[in-house]
Amino acid sequence: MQTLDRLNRTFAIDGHAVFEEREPGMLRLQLSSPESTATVYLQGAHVTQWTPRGADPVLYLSPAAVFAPGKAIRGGVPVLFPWFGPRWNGAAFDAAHGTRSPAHGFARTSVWTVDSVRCEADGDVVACLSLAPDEVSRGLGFDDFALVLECRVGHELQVALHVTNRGAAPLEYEEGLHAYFAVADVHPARLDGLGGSTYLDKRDGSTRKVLHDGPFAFTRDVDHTHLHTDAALKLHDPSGHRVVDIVKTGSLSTVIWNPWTVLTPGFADLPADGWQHFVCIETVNADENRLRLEPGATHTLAMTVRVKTVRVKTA
Ligand SMILES: O=P(O)(O)OC[C@H]1O[C@H](O)[C@H](O)[C@@H](O)[C@@H]1O
Repeated sequence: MQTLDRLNRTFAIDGHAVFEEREPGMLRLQLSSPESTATVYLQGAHVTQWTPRGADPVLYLSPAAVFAPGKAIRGGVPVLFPWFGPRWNGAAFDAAHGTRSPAHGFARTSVWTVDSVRCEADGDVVACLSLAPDEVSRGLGFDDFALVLECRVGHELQVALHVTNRGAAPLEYEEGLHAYFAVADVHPARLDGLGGSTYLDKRDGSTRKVLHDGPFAFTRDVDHTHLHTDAALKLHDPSGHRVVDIVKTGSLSTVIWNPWTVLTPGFADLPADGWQHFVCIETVNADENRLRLEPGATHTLAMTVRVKTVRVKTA
C-alpha cells in the first residue's frame, strides 16, 4: 500500500521530489529540477503542472478541476488507455458484459504505482509510475498489459508511455497524452505542423477532411483527429509572448480540441471563460492508427515539450 509516509520514506529526494496529499485520497508528487517544476498525481499518472523557472505554467489546469478519487482531472496531461474517446467496440462489449466502458479508458482514473524517482547527472528529475491489470481493467476485458509512465522534468518536459503486451494474444488498443496547453488568449494563437494532413472532423459527424496548408487558427469549437502524422508541432501564443514546441514519437494521430463557447457549458469542471485559455494538442494513436502489439512486445508513445519566450519589441 502506497501511503504518504511510505512514499516519502522510499522515494523523496531532498529539494527535488516530495509527495503530498492536498486533497483527500489524492496523492501527488512534486518534482523540482534546476530548470523547472512539475506535479504528478498518482491517479492517472497525471502531470497537472509543468513550469520552467521564471515562466508561467505551460499546461492549463482548470480552476474548476475536481480532485477526487475516480474523477478525471480537467487539465494537465491525462493519460488515455486502452481506448480514445468512446470505446471502438463499446456498445457491443457493454451489452455483452453488462458494464459501461468509460470515455478515454480506465488509465486516467486508476491509481498508479510509483516505481522510481531519480535525479540525473544533468539535473533532470525523472519519475516512473506503473499500472498493472486490476479488477476494473479485467472487468473491461484488459488483463494482459503493463504500463509505465515516465516523466522527465528539466529544460524540457518529456512524458513517455510504455505499453507492454504480457499476454499470449495480440493486444489491440488506442492511447493518448491528452495535453492541455495554456495560452494567454486562444484567438491569436496559431498551430503549425498539421497543414495538408487528413483528419476526422468530430464536430461534423467524423467526416474525413484535409486541413488547409499553413498555420491553423482557432476560430470555433474544434475536435479533429489528424491521422497518419508524426509531425512536430509549434503552438504560437502571441499574447503570452511564447512559442511551445511539441515533438512526438511513436504517435501517428494528433488530436486538437477546444470546446469554445458552444460546448463549454457542458463541462462542469471548466469555468465559463476557460476555453479562451487552452488548446488541447494530443499525442495519440487512435482510429486508423490503433495499435496491435504482439505478445511480449513494448510500444512507446512520447511527447517532448519545450518553450521559447518571444521578446516583445519596444519602440
Ligand atoms: O471530457 P473528456 O472525456 O476529458 O474529453 C474531452 C475531449 O477529449 C478529446 O479531445 C476528444 O477528441 C473530445 O471529443 C473530448 O470531448
